[in-house]
Amino acid sequence: MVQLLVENVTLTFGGVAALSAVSLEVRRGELVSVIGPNGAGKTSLLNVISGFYRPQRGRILFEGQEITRASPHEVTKRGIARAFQNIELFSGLTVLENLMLARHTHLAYGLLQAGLFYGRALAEEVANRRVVEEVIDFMELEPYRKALVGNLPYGVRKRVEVARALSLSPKLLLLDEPMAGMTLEEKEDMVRFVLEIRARGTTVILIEHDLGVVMDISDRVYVLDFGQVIAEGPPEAVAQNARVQEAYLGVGA
Ligand SMILES: Nc1ncnc2c1ncn2[C@@H]1O[C@H](COP(=O)(O)OP(=O)(O)OP(=O)(O)O)[C@@H](O)[C@H]1O
Repeated sequence: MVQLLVENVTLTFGGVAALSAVSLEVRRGELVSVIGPNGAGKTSLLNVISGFYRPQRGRILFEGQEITRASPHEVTKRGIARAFQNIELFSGLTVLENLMLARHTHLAYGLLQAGLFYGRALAEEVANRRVVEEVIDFMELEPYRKALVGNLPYGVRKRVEVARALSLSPKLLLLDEPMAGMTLEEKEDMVRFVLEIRARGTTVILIEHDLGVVMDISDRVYVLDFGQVIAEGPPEAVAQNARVQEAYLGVGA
């Protein structure tokens, strides 16, 4: 079943087209990577899916419902979460506090409701805590639960950023270069986490510059160049594609 449908999306900034009639289909449970040279439009694509930018043309459907003009908050509530390229965490808070805060901000009851149904809000809080502890366990972050995020090494902060997105219990997880700047060992760990996330049934859209990783783990790959999809398919087919080789290596015409 198609879970996310991006149809003919165009996004321009003062005459510059970051995305030109981009279409993309992602089925439930797939791991789809988006690759392309710098400035190709990869982050812009995540921005329109997650509601940060509104495209001038085209539409976006998630599980059959239109989200083209939904706010980032609404998109999160529908079940799409994003881990940012530039880590979006509060450095003065602990790992646990960051994850709890993310869940509260996006999913918790309103104050009025909490006041009226105190028992229900309390039960919700216990459930929130359980989800967050499970994510900490899953991402192997127990040693850092109570550590201030600002004191953690970069590779661990990247992992906490993914954990923050996961604590929203998404159906679709958007990962913007989760391995950028990591050591080889940290990268291997992150690859393992991404594969486990997919194995648990969460759909993943991955933006990644490391082509070796992309070709190894993706079900399908989309290639963007100058805001257009120039190729799409299984990794082996995309790697053989002449336009892709040209865009990446400058070979061909
Ligand atoms: N907020 C913005 N205002 C103006 N132009 C923008 C904005 N966001 C993106 N662009 C432009 O849109 C194009 C695509 O940028 P985008 O960041 O989506 O590319 P990218 O493929 O993610 O690149 P990178 O790999 O370097 O992160 C670029 O030409 C960029 O300058």
